[in-house]
Amino acid sequence: MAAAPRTIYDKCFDAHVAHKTEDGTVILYIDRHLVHEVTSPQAFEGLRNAGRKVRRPDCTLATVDHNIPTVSRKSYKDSKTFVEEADSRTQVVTLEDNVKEFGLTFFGLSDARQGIVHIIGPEQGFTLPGATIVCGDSHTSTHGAFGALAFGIGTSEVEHVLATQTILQKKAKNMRVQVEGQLGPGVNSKDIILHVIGIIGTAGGTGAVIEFCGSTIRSLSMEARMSICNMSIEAGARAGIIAPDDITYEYIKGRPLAPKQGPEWDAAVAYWRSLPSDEGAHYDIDVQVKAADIPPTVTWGTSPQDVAPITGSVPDPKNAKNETQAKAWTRALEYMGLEANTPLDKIKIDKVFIGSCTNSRIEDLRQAASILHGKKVADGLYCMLVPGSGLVKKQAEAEGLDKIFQAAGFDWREAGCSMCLGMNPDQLQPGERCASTSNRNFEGRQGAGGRTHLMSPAMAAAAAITGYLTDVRKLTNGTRVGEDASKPEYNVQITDAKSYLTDKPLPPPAPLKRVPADTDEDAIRDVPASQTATAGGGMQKFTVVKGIAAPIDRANVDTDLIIPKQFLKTIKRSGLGSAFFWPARYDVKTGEPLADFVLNQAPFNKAQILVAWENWGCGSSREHAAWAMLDFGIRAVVAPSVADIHKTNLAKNGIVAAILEPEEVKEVMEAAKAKQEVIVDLEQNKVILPESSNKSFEFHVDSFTRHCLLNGLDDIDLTMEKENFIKSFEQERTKDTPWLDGFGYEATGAATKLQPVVDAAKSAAKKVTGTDW
Ligand SMILES: CC(C)[C@H](C(=O)O)[C@@H](O)C(=O)O
Ligand code: SF4
Repeated sequence: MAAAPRTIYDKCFDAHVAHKTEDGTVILYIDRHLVHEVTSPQAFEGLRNAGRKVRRPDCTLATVDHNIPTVSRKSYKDSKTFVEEADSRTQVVTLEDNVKEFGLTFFGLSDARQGIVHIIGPEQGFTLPGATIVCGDSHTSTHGAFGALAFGIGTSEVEHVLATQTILQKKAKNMRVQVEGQLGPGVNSKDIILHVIGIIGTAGGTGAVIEFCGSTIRSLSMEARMSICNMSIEAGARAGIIAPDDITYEYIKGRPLAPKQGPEWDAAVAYWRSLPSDEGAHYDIDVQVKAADIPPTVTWGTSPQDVAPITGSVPDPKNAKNETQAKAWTRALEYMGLEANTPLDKIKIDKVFIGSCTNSRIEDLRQAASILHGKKVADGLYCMLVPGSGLVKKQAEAEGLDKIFQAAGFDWREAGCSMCLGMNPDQLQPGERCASTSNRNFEGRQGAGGRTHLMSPAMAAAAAITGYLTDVRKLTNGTRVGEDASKPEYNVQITDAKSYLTDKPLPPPAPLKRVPADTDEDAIRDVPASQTATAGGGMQKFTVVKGIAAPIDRANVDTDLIIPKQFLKTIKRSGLGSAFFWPARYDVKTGEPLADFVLNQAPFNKAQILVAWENWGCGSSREHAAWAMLDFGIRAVVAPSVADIHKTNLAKNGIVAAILEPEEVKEVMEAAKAKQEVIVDLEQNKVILPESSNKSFEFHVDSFTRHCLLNGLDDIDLTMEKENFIKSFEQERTKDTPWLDGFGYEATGAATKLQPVVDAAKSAAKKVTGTDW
């Protein structure tokens, strides 16, 4: 019998199954692991406490991106003196120490290859078609643009991958978004993905991997495809994926970590060509979009689904489709300081941010520069350009783009996440409004009280010139972006990105020996004792919880709201209870508790259960959200849906996600509002309302997760019981896809010089002062 046709997701998934249990839980082998400073400290500490090593340092690449300042690095000596903010410095220095201790390849602050994780993976050829790629970061979906299965994970999963090079997974649904036809002038990949999210909503992809296909997608460059896959997480999807083709292979060829030219390259391409979905493959969800229907698009509200064509107006809650939406819109308008029905191009802005893992690649910079060339930014505006990596910056400078931006009045910065989430000093002030090329417009995302409008680099450049949200087509006479006939002088020398990729691959550095027990580790790391990392210490068992349930009468509660960025700088898992729901619980300016917020009121301040509407925990992969909930006392969430990564994070921390039908949630919500106790019983798989109707509603938790929750099991131990399967998978992998056995780098420049690995840890700690391996 012929094998059933499969999607590209099916093929990538099937090719990485190291072991499968009867209930469908799979030990999925991971080819590539990217690591950054925010979501890794607790994971490394977990390894250290358990005496575990990193299983595949050669498949792991680390960098610093979220916390780092984007000011000039001319005076950089080391991170301890360069990163001024104490908690940010701690995270950066902790990662520098961890990569030395565990022997990982690392691009630190003095390395031109440093940048946002999702920029540097593809840039180095670390990201490859058909590979499984993870990172403790939700925008790992970016790498799906190469036909890789790439998704974000929480810190417990980071620890699992570091220790076992695998992750526990269940098969997701297949979803297809097909875009056909030619894009109109002024419309590009950012408009495509914003438009798609507007159609399917931020929960539209929950539980699914979205394959983007169709003639429009095929015509796009790799940079443009990455912007689309990047934001599939904003559509709630587990991952986004685009079948590889000649555009993909051309992009990869010659990059340092790509398969070597010759037989290895040919074998790799032959394999990659087998990946695209088979004719007749089944999709659980199918969405068709016409390119001609996509306008230049902006967001007006506080969710990425709050999109509108730039020619449109701010919507009126009177026209909402139901009461929940009307409430959400009213709240969003209030937060954004906007009146219903205001034309979008009458909205005045204060700042422009061009950057982030969505739009900070060379093509994005060229796009913005083509609009800004010969123009000045509007009076009183602050505009910043933050390249995605040191190499993007170098290339842009070689092409003269920095001059165009600076002449226009832009601040030209160093690479990092910057004002995408403002973990560093690049932030909006309360009330400031920003035209931004980033991916999230959540409340407080770019700074407490800040207001974000998402758009493409071309649209952000247009907004910079006029000082208002602006239809870029008005500035380009209806021509395509970058092809404006009225500006023949725009003649940037396009250079080849690959000429900046000079460092040769080598095996990664050997780990330093562990610091002896009698050594004062904190002194070596220069980390305050209060900031010493803590590991999970095992998951709490969950059988039955009976208690007060707090009604959170909102949909789409994102993890930025559950715990905002300033609390992600910890290297601990504990003590985050007071940060839980911080922006809603406290006055942003005074820090005083807000009496009318439900969690500040008795008896809800002692709640053990939360009841919320759909898509609870969407957005970022921060496990800090689960840690904060647990520390507050929450053991269960009852909702119609919970975002995928957050759901896993909850389970890893002994918190049950009880998913019920919306009508059932309504009844639990009413009981919660009436301050009645609610029972969440995992043994019976039931939510029970004992005080009113004594009604019960059944929920389902997959059997493996349920088993771990009921017994409080450490899944790394469980996975390691199957190590023989992992080992034999690795042997097969080396035989079939030898190019996936990774490498580190031979650093060539003075700044990227490899530091000697010294045996005696005490002296090593003193001698090894450089940060880059
Ligand atoms: C810090 C990290 C957990 C987070 C993410 O997962 O997305 C961040 O990158 C973000 O964009 O909010
Ligand atoms: S979304 Fe923003 S903060 Fe998150 S990885 Fe991308 S650039 Fe960094």
